[in-house]
Amino acid sequence: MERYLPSFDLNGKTAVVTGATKGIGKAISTAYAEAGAQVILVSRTQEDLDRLDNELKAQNLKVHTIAGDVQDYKQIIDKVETIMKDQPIDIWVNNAGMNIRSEAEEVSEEEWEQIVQTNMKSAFFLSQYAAKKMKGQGYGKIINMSSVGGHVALRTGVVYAMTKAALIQMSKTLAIEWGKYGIRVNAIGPWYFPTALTEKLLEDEEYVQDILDRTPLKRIGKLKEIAGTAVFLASEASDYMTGQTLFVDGGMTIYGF
Ligand SMILES: NC(=O)C1=CN([C@@H]2O[C@H](COP(=O)(O)OP(=O)(O)OC[C@H]3O[C@@H](n4cnc5c(N)ncnc54)[C@H](O)[C@@H]3O)[C@@H](O)[C@H]2O)C=CC1
Ligand SMILES: C[C@H](O)[C@@H]1OC(=O)[C@H](O)[C@@H]1O
Repeated sequence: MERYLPSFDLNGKTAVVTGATKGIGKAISTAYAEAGAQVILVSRTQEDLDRLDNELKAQNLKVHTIAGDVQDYKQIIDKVETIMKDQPIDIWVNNAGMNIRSEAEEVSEEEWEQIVQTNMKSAFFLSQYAAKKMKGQGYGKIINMSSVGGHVALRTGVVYAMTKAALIQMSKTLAIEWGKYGIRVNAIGPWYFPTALTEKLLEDEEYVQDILDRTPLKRIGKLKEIAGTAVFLASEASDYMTGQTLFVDGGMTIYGF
């Protein structure tokens, strides 16, 4: 009898996750390893990489680590090539991202460059590299970490919002270019999750109340809730989805009035 429950496991798959050792990236890379994938953790800090490497290996999970700044995406690519050589890369998650929250009039050129290079430029060129590998395999999953801020206007910085909107559009455009090679390109748009990026904001009771007032589910997200979406987009369960953005947002982006 035909089974209709698709596989959510990632056994035999290799996944690269950038920004993999903290917050959302740590949740995703850990969930991928728990789902059976060999994970390649990319982050800037060797200490953070070693800590997560030890945690995952203690559970007999399959891990490699790469220290590097995604702004120097060529270095990341060289290091991935050194580890992977001709082995397939099935899943690539452009998660690394940062924000400098300021009024538009205050934005300096240096701040612009840092946000744009980290959040957008790196994601494009790392996707370009991943696709070159995946084209030969006839299969691949590229997942870009956007934000609700790429879809609705937030008070948390225009440059950040521009980069997150760009990831949504990049996912759609790459999806139509690479679909014929079996490469699916999707994005995830989180609302607030408790991480280092949002820690200070979420300590402010008034700010949190503002968040909840705009969130039908009346709470911020739990990291396993975004990991679940990332596992879905990495697994065969989403094989007929491409160019989409899944907003994991407690209903925030649909909340009119
Ligand atoms: N936490 C939240 O509420 C939300 C987060 N996001 C997005 O989710 C992604 C992850 O964010 P969080 O886990 O919250 O942030 P986080 O700051 O807790 O972790 C980000 C990770 O990325 C790494 N990273 C930052 N810049 C890097 C660079 N240039 N090169 C290599 N690694 C770098 C950091 O070392 C860290 O491991 C980001 O793209 C962020 O924009 C989107 C919406 C909401
Ligand atoms: C929801 C946003 O992406 C969120 O807002 C912030 O201030 C942080 O920068 C997060 O990215």
